[in-house]
Amino acid sequence: MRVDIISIFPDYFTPLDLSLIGKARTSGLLDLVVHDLRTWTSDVHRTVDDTPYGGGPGMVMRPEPWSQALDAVGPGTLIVPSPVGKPFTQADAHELAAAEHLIFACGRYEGIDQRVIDDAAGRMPVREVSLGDYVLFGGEVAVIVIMEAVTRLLPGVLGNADSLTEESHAAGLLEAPVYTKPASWRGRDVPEILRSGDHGRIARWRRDQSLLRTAERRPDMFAAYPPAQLDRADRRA
Ligand SMILES: COC(=O)c1cc2cc(CO)sc2[nH]1
Repeated sequence: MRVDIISIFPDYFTPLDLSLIGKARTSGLLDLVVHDLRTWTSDVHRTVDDTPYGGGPGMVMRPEPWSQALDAVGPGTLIVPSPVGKPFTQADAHELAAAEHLIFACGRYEGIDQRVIDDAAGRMPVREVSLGDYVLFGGEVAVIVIMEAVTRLLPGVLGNADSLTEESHAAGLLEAPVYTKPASWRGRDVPEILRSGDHGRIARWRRDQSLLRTAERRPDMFAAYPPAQLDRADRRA
């Protein structure tokens, strides 16, 4: 997969040299290039922003550097993290993991001139995505989150692909609690069943915990869980 990230703070992305994403880059599974938007400015001050039409606080990112940057690195699937975007979900992560080429545009200030997004939409798929109902300084941190959600789904990136099937949100439910040694810790014991060796009962216990947790913490997810995927034993949980 090829990924281009365009930002006025390219150094924000040094974390993407680390751990499994870093390994994916060195192994060639992920071809990631981070670009400084100011590369595509032509004035001596390398200006990327200007005052907003219609007045109001702050500055807006000018269209010109962005259009030149997107012409240079595109076409691809353009992702613009934004407070006004569509909520990003695990399903979106799976869709993006299937793409050949992702381009991330990191907004700053009060955002990017809308015409950049409208113009790009005429040449490539564009997704404005939100990670949640809160405000950040810009899109960079959201891109790091999306990059993690997407690249961990790429074949070969995660050592144990089984983790992808059991994890929260993968099957539409929250996953069961996890435990490791010691069996007793500060007077708290690991649930006996997990040490029974009875894999059938362990699987049942985990499924029950997953259903209960989802019902308690995420009634929205629980309500959306397809009834056809609940078996008889589930209905007793
Ligand atoms: C100028 O601000 C941005 O470009 C910006 C991008 C994002 C993404 C957020 C979380 O969904 S909040 C936010 N602000």
